[in-house]
Amino acid sequence: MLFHVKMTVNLPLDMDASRAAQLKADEKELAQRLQREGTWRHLWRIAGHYANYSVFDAPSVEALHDTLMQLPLFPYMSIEINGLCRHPSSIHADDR
Ligand SMILES: O=C(O)C[C@H]1C=CC(=O)O1
Repeated sequence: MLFHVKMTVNLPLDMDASRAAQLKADEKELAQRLQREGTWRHLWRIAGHYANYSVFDAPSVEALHDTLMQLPLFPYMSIEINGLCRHPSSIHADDR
């Protein structure tokens, strides 16, 4: 199942700079692993915002939730999710 996910990061302004840097490094490591594994299909920065549009491939809503909860920045994110299904006019037969 494919999901469109918008993540907006709101780190506390008073968070220690080294703590923020560590969280971002840990987030990057997991994000890149999930991309290599095919779970995190797309990752796009939303220009001008500390936010991204992503596409996740997860077997269920519960699996997506579990994956998102593992993200180091999860406690500092607001997340919006929309389920995707194949568009009848799409020419891409492999859109799943
Ligand atoms: O920067 C972000 O949008 C938040 C998060 C998503 C991937 C990553 O490395 O950080």
